Amino acid sequence: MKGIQDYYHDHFAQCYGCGRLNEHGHHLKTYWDGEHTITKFIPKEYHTAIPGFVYGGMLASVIDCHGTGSAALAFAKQQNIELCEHNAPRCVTASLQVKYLKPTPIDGEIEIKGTIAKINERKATIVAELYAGGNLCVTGEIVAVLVPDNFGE
Ligand SMILES: CCCCCCCCCCCCCC(=O)SCCNC(=O)CCNC(=O)[C@H](O)C(C)(C)COP(=O)(O)OP(=O)(O)OC[C@H]1O[C@@H](n2cnc3c(N)ncnc32)[C@H](O)[C@@H]1OP(=O)(O)O
Repeated sequence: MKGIQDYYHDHFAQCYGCGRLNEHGHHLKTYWDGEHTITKFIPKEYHTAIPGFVYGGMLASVIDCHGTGSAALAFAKQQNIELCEHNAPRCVTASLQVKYLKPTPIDGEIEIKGTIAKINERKATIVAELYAGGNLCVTGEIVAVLVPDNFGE
């Protein structure tokens, strides 16, 4: 399954969280599932907070890139962009809020579900729900802003 991250320009594909070209990163892939967006992630043992549970900063990182990926998908849809080669819209995080509802078990797949709560021409607000073993463990809200092709160059 391809994610929006497969369509980022090389310059935007170096991100530790989701860049396909970062050999040390998580290589997250975010895609549509109906009206929602999905990202899946299997934590490694070394992502431990206390034995058995995932480090909170790691979860924030996954929610962050799920948010920017979801925003890029939403802008592509808004602008009728047919994704091909490396033509995905470029978004950065302006704001990230995370609420840890319960400890997140480390021994299985994590699924993050995104809802596009608000979108205008330049800014999208994404609400994220992170599930482990079917239980809602963390929620997040990400404000992502579209940036020009030459951002950071
Ligand atoms: C170094 C970064 C590298 C990125 C690599 C990408 C990799 C690939 C992707 C993976 C990424 C992975 C994730 C990462 O790691 S991304 C890396 C972490 N993020 C950053 O470094 C971003 C740094 N900030 C900026 O560059 C600028 O401040 C941005 C571009 C965000 C906006 O500044 P700019 O002057 O250009 O725009 P504007 O001021 O006209 O604002 C525009 C709209 O946004 C609203 N707004 C602004 N700030 C906030 C805020 N804090 N909360 C809520 N809203 C905020 C503002 O009200 C306005 O709304 P509206 O009036 O339209 O309603």
